[in-house]
Amino acid sequence: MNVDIGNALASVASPGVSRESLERLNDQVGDAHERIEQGMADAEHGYEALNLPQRTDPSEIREAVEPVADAETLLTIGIGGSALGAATITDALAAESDTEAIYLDNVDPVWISQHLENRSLENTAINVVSRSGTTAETLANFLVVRDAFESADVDWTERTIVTTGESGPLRNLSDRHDLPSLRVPDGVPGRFSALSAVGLVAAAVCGHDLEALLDGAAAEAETLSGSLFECPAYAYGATTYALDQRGAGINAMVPYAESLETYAEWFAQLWAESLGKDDLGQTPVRALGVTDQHSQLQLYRAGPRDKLVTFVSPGDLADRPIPDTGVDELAYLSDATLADLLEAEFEATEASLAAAGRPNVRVELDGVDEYELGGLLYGMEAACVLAGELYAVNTFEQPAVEWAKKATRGLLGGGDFEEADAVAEKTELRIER
Ligand SMILES: O=P(O)(O)OC[C@H]1O[C@](O)(CO)[C@@H](O)[C@@H]1O
Repeated sequence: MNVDIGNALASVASPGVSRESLERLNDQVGDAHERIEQGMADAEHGYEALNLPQRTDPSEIREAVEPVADAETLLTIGIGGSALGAATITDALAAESDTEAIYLDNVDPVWISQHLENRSLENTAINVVSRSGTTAETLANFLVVRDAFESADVDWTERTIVTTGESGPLRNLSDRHDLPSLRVPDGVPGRFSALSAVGLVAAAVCGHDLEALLDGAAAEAETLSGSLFECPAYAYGATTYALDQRGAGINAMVPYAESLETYAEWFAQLWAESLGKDDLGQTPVRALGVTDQHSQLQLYRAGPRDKLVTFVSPGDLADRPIPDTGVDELAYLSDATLADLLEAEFEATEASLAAAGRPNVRVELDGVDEYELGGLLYGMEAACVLAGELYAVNTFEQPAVEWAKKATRGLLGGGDFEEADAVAEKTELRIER
């Protein structure tokens, strides 16, 4: 990925960061890079994620999915990093696959039932993914899906792949039924695991080029250096940090390709769960171009000066002409293609924010293919790790999510948790219809 931070400079935007400030910050970037390099060398928890291009074995993944390589539909059961990385990849590349990739990462019963009814389960594969193997949503959905297979007299053990940690309920299930299984790599938090089996099993079942994904990531890894002016990932991480320090506490991620909408959702977890600690962290907003020009752009251009907008320009897309209208007033459309219109809208919106002095950064891809996608995923992970070093937070843990999990278990009778007691003590001020 390439990054253009020109529209984030103080000469363009407010808040903005001066070139001099970036030069001063670059000393901290150099120190952070040394820390990151050491963490990678020592395979330390979290930093190990940046070793995945070398650690992940695509042939092992392809071998595991062989029994279900013919699947017409792939049901991935997981949540958070155990679903979003895989979904980012298969949604981005969906046009290249005949397999329908569905992600069951919520426990909305209506939605789950919709995905299970009127479907030929004989041609459906189950990809259940959980590092801990204890995540309530994933286990509940797996039990519901398994029951649907049994009710349809389809042998789920012939259609299921498990990706989990070394131990836990899912590992036990996999061992008990001798299911094809892969390990969630040690030291890699879920939101950083897209370039491991966690993200690549679904890609393999959908027939995507795992080597190209990993090659793109490896090429991005090669750019990591001690200077933000030589490393796109660090330029992005340092600029977002500097802008947050200057009041841009919100980062709207706006990819200009429908196929990258899920990527923005993946980015939101990566950024929020890694940096949202100690009352710090920049709020990611999932958005989409061109669509949100007709939805959120008004706020981005004329609302509070508390936002950075990150554009992802996809580069060349398979194009489609706009038919001639015969109407003079619309001739400008007929002389263009849809890609021309999308590109013009992106450039116009980018310039619109700059003209209003609103900071924005451009991330550029050379198309949306496996190689570019691998580079984008790796680049944003490296940007996040660098930002975490600059914030001096614990990038790789997420303790704040545990309270609600305990409250949930207590509410369902899964143990005595004071968190569940606190639910009953809610302060109410009800205004009823
Ligand atoms: O892979 P697991 O253990 O099911 O966890 C799923 C997700 O839940 C979280 O632990 C947060 O609750 C995320 O960090 C993780 O990606």
